[in-house]
Amino acid sequence: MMEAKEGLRTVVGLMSGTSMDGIDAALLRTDGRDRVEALDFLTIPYDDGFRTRLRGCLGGADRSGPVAAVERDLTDAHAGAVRRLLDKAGLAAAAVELIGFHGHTIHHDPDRRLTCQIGDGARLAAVTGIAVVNDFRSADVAVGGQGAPLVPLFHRALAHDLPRPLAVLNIGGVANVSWIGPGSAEGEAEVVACDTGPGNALIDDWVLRHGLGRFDAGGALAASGRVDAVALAALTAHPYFDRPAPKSLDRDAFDPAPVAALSPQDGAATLTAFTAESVARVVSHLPAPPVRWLVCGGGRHNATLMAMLADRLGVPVEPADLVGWDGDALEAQAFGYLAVRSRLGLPLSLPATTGVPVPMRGGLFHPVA
Ligand SMILES: Nc1ncnc2c1ncn2[C@@H]1O[C@H](COP(=O)(O)OP(=O)(O)OP(=O)(O)O)[C@@H](O)[C@H]1O
Ligand SMILES: CC(=O)N[C@H]1[C@@H]2OC[C@@H](O2)[C@@H](O)[C@@H]1O[C@H](C)C(=O)O
Repeated sequence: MMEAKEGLRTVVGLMSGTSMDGIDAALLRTDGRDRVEALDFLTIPYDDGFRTRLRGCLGGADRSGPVAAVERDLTDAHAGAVRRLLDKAGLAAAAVELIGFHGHTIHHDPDRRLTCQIGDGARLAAVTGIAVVNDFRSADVAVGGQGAPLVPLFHRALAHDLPRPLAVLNIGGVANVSWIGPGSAEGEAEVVACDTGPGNALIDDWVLRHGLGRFDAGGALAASGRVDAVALAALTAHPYFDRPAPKSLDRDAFDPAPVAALSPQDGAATLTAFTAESVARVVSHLPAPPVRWLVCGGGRHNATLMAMLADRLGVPVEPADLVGWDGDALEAQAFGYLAVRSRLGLPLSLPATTGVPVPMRGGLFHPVA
């Protein structure tokens, strides 16, 4: 284990999110506590062929057979992303201490203590020549936690100078919120977190099914449609929204059947309202209403969604970039930060972020052989 001394470590964080759009790779310096310096970032999109293979892995937790081949190719694609990132930043691999490798979630069922991220940590360490931490969620679900979201402690580290209570909302394929309250006696702010519901995944699937691209660029399709109140009510009747936090979701937890008969425009409008409504529904599960919402993840580029959120939340809802964060890079940065915490033996999750009984460490270390 690394010595628990002060000092910044240069690390890479890698995320392959539920949108299956590609690999996010971030270079940062951090002490794994409250100091974070973002250095560089890039995204390597998956090609359609690989995206189809990855989609074919979703839902199962068996890593053998065709999944093993996808896992190997996914790992090598991550190694390529690290190479490209270091080339862009003009750094040699030897200058990087650690990679935090999230991998790709193919199955998440914390109630059955199951979560599965594919991505071969030992292989990534061997190919890049940099030590790797992966498997961030298993220890959490093994003790009855949700195993997600894990970014909240990173959000807290970034947010220490901002007014509270603050909500940081990530709208990826699934959406999740970190509520950051005022400081406690130990000087650490209270954090409450959960997945709020769908993010972009249902909208993406809808747009793709209608042959209108991979996502609703800018929210234009939704803006040209009308929200169907009956379909929206059916979608929001799901019991998930009444469950208290912490709670988490698998990508395909919601059945979009209520919108099936709608026009492409009205379906997009209704699914976009579903994401906004599910975020609004989380407020009653937070200790106090946030005074501001900072939004990260690809969903912040959807103007229709952002307007629907502002409408429902009644306080400023703004892209996280407005306070100097890179809203596309945060998740990848978070896994670099969590990799350092893993090596320092610091918790990755708390009872109020994932429902673990006590603050939990996690991650699996793969040294360079
Ligand atoms: N210009 C845009 N207009 C509308 N939506 C966009 C735009 N750019 C990206 N998105 C949405 O953002 C999604 C990608 O978001 P992001 O990269 O944050 O997701 P992720 O990291 O895969 O997900 P997760 O947070 O669930 O792990 C795209 O699939 C798309 O739906
Ligand atoms: C099981 C899993 O991979 N969950 C993801 C997913 O994507 C968004 C949301 O659902 C969040 O809970 C989590 O990712 C982020 C990075 C997290 O753990 O904080």
